[in-house]
Order: sequence, then structure tokens, then C-alpha cells
Amino acid sequence: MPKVLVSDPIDQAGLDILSQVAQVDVKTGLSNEELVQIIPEYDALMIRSGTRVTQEIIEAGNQLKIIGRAGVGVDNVDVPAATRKGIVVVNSPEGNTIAAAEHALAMMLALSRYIPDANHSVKNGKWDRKSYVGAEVYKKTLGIVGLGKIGSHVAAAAKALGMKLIAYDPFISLERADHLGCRLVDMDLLFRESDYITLHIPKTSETANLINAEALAKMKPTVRIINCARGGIIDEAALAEALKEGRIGGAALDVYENEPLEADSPLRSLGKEAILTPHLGASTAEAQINVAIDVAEQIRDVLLGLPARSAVNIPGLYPDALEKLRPYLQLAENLGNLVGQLAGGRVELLTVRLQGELADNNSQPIVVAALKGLLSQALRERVNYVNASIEAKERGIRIIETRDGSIRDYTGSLHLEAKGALGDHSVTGALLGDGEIRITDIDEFPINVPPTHHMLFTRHRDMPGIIGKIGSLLGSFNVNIASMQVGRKIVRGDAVMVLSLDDPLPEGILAEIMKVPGIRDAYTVML
Ligand SMILES: NC(=O)C1=CN([C@@H]2O[C@H](COP(=O)(O)OP(=O)(O)OC[C@H]3O[C@@H](n4cnc5c(N)ncnc54)[C@H](O)[C@@H]3O)[C@@H](O)[C@H]2O)C=CC1
Ligand SMILES: O=C(O)C(=O)COP(=O)(O)O
Repeated sequence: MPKVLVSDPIDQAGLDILSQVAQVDVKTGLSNEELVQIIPEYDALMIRSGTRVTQEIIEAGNQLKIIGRAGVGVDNVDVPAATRKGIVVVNSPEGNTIAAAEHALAMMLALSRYIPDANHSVKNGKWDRKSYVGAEVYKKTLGIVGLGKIGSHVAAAAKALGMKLIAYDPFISLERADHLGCRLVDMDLLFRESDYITLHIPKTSETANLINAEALAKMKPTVRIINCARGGIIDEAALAEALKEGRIGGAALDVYENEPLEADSPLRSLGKEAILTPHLGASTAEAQINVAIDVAEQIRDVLLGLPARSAVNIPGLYPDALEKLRPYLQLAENLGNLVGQLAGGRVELLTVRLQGELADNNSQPIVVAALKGLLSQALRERVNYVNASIEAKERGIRIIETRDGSIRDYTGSLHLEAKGALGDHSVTGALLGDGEIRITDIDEFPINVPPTHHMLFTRHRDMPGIIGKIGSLLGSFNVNIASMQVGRKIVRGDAVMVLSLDDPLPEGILAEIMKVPGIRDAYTVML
């Protein structure tokens, strides 16, 4: 039974799903060293924001197939390291959207009315109404940085509160912003015009320190900033200083550069103009059930050999597309494997041509599948859909993708050409109506054979007796032939022979085949 390590608190609903297919160990609060020590025995790791999955942990995880982040942000996972090692990283892109958006809205209103401090003072026996005269959000300008899932939900609610909305997000369309009632502006203008600024962007190298001293200096002295996105997007020291000096109106933070927040952080000593929560954006019962189920299902599926629906490091493999392309991915993998062997390894150029109805599809998964096949001789099970592109890049394999929808011999077919140690070789394959795969062309010789585990290819002169000789030679080595096909362009010209074999070819037989008069070349291929 596979083993799953759950290293952060996860709702029982997720653990129940994992338990159907794996031994589940919940061990929270482990140090990096402890994780490095125990990770080799696990097939999957399930986390939230509390576990930092470092390169060291990933490298030690020799059994690891999947890292599941029960939430959105994967900035605590070294995704490039996982990709290189062929480990799928999945998250739950929508499971906690509402929770995070509602937390940001709660922070905005609480900040405007000093609710945490007012509450604290009443509980401490006071009745102070003078100190807590707040501000209304109605008709104020809310600047939303990041108009994705959470930002959009915040926008809809803020609209209902009567706020004016402006947004900065270089990756969304004017139409989308318009639809949300938001005016798209540049970042500078957002900083200058906003009465409230709320952040809903991922932490990346571009967004780190986005709100620094320089940005703070552009803002209104009354601006209130809400960060329920990620720590490190705001320069905490600069923010604390601006608040202390009254250069901005307030800040509500849920996330911090270092979590837990340091005991001596200058943020902790701020007054009623600052609200701090301990990364509670996703902490609702509903969100925790959603993300736990979403990610546990994906871990279960990957452990069962099925694809994950929200992998962050498998390009282009979205569930709908995947379902449609699945038979073609198998075809691409078989053909990649075949052409790689025919080209004799050390492939420097792979041309992938999508033909017929296949030409209408996203080529990226097909190319990845072809590369996986191509590299599988060298890398065996170490290559998968996650790392095939990186491995190919590291080996300097150039890729050319083309499409030709007009080739309609079969509904959809795929043509691969590889330039390798043995020169240029090409293969074409198609899917038949019943989903069966056929190799339909090798080095431009038409054939029609299903791929099988053991295959023998020859290049020879089309002449009487050659097929019989090969047949009896294989028989003398006790190799059973499942099917045989000859492809030729002209009678008594050059030809190819493809044999599907039930048994592996024994040592030495290729040399014997090469001695048969008329044979120019012979290759064995294992798919
Ligand atoms: N506090 C908490 O507990 C939670 C925090 N989060 C954080 O919220 C973030 C956003 O989550 P979603 O809305 O679900 O993600 P999303 O992917 O739907 O939206 C992110 C938006 O940011 C935009 N963006 C990316 N780089 C940008 C840049 N440099 N400047 C401006 N916009 C940029 C993208 O175009 C996208 O529209 C997550 O990455 C995560 O870090 C998410 C859930 C809970
Ligand atoms: O989903 C996210 O990005 C979050 O920040 C939620 O973090 P958490 O799972 O509550 O530790």
C-alpha cells in the first residue's frame, strides 16, 4: 500500500479519501531535518502553508510522486525542484476562494471601525466611544491588486457596499474588469487614488516587495492596506514605519514574510490602526473541507495512476482536454519511443506534426507525451509528464511543432521526425475508430501495424525469399512472430519490414539478420 505523509492540519474528509488507497500518517510540526529523514518512505506529501517543501526534502523523496497543497499558494513548495524530479504538484485553486475573499472584506470593515481594539477595550471594562470613530467604505475607492478568483469576489462584494473599484492586473482583459465594474489602471495610479488597497496576487519574484517604502510614499495618508495574499509582498519594516509616522491610515495583515510572525516584529507593537491575524484567510470549516477533498482526491488519483485535475507543473494538461487527448497521448508516447530508437538516441531535433482532426488540439500535451516516449529509453521510469520538457531541454533537444489539418488519411494522426545518432528517421501513427493505435508509416514507407512490446524493423531490398529467410532465422532462435508487414514504395525497390514479436530478440540475432542478402539495416525496438 502506498504511504501518504500529511504534515499540516487537514480536514478529516480529506484523510478519509486518502485512507481508501493508502496508509496515511499525520505528523505535523516537523522540522526540515525531520522531514528530510522520513520523506524517503512516502509516495505522497499533503501540506498547507505550514510546511516549507525545500529542494532538500524533494531530493530526499525518492518515492514521492505527488505533493498536494490543500490551498492555493504553492510558494512554499520548490516547484522547479519537484518538476525536475518528476513529482506532480497539485493545489486546490478554488476551494478557499470565498473564505479568503470574506476574510479580506472582514479585515477592511474591521479596520475602518477599529473593531478589534474596541472589542478589546470593552472586554477590559472600559466604555470608550471617542477613540473609535471610524470611516465608511461607501463611495470610497478600493484598489484591488490582482483581479483573479479572490480579487473578483472581493470586487463583487465591495461593489454591493457602494465602493468605487479600480484594479491593477496586467493579465486580465478590459472586458473582464468591466464586467466586474472595475476600472483597470496602472499600479502607480492605484497607489495614488485608493482609499483602500487590497492585495490578491500570488507571491512571485515580480510581486515580492511590491508595496515598499517608495510605493507607500505615493499613497494617500488615509489609505488602509489589506494583505490577505502573501507575506513578503509588503515590506513589513517600511509598512510599520509608515504607520507609526502616520503616513498611511491603517493596515490589516493576515500573512507575513516569516510565519509564525517573529515575536519582536515591529508590527506587533502597532496600535488600533493595524490588525493582525495569524494566516486565517482559508480557515473556515467550509474551505477546509473543500480543499481537503479536492487535494486528497487528486493524490488518490495520482497514486492510482490517473491524472490530476489541478497540477501546477504539468503544462496544458487540463482535465477536459486530457480526457479528449488521452488516446493520442498514448500514440505520441509510442511514436516518440519508436522514433527515438530508430534515430539511435542522442536526438538533437524532434519535429512533431499534428495531422487531421488532431491539428485542432492544444499541441503542448502531445509534445510532452512524445518527449516522454523519446526519453524513456534513456531515463526509464524517471521521465514522466512532469519533467519530460525539462529533461529534453537539458539535453539540448530542439522541438519544432507543425500542424496540417488537411491530411485526412485517418481522423487524427501524428507524424514525428527525429534527427539523432543514426540520422533522420520518421514515424507516423494514427488512431482507428475503435481507439486502436496503428503505426502507419516508417521512414515514409507505408505500413499498418499495432505497436507491440518487442518489434523488429528492417530496411531491405524488395526481393523474393527475404521474408522467408528472416522468418526461419527467428524460428531457429525460438522467437515467435505475432504479425509481419512489409512496406514499399516501388516493386523491387527499397522496403521496410516490421515484425511484432511475442518474445524479446536474443543476443546475436541482429548480426545474423544483417548477413541475410538484401538486408541493409535491422533494428530492434521495445515499446
Ligand atoms: N490568506 C490566505 O489564507 C489565502 C491566501 N491566498 C493567496 O491569494 C492569492 C490569490 O489567489 P487567487 O485569487 O485564488 O489566485 P488567482 O490566480 O485566481 O488570481 C491571481 C491574480 O493575480 C494576478 N497577478 C499575477 N501577477 C500579478 C502582478 N505582478 N501584478 C498584478 N496582478 C498579478 C493574476 O493575473 C491573477 O488574476 C494566492 O496566490 C495566495 O497566495 C489564497 C487563499 C487563501
Ligand atoms: O490557500 C492559500 O494560499 C493559503 O494561504 C491558505 O493557507 P493555509 O492552508 O490556511 O495554511
